[in-house]
Amino acid sequence: MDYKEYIRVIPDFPQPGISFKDITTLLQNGEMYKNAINELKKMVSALKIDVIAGPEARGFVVGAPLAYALGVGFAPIRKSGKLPYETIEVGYDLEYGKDRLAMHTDAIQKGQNVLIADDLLATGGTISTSVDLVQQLGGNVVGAAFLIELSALNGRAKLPGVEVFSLMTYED
Ligand SMILES: O=P(O)(O)OC[C@H]1O[C@H](OP(=O)(O)OP(=O)(O)O)[C@H](O)[C@@H]1O
Ligand SMILES: Nc1ncnc2[nH]cnc12
Repeated sequence: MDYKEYIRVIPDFPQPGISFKDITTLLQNGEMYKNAINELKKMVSALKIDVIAGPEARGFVVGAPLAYALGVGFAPIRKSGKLPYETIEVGYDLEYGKDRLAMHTDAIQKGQNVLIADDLLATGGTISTSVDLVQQLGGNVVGAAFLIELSALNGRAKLPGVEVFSLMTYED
């Protein structure tokens, strides 16, 4: 299936030089959204997964349905100041900015196998920060799954030892 047909590419958003991969055009097609999640489910089928962790906001629209499809829990990774209970936080750089991510201290139980899921892997800043948070909580990161990987930004280099799964790859 050519999932790329359902991705809208917007040049120079949110700033000049960024080729933005808009997944909303995939999400609005129920059949293709379902196919994409089921395909990711197949890609990670060899892994033993106890829980999926996904960073807001777009990580939720991939991670939560994947968790539902696998019958495992979902642990939200949120931007600083959004989670109501006790948290741990880590700062990071994005392809277009800076931010801080947080998790509840009880979101992952020590020794749980965690798959991290997001819509897109660019520089890897978001996901390496997510890996850091999960590991700080005692989780064992068994893989990272994405709809899209921007290969030229080499986000994989920031994820040593983490098995990376992506449905689509773009050069830029
Ligand atoms: O690999 P990286 O360089 O870290 O970039 C990828 C991240 O950037 C986007 O999120 P963004 O922070 O824009 O937030 P959003 O999901 O709330 O739109 C995207 O959803 C990934 O999480
Ligand atoms: N090029 C891009 N398109 C969509 N989301 C992104 N997040 C980081 N880089 C991105």
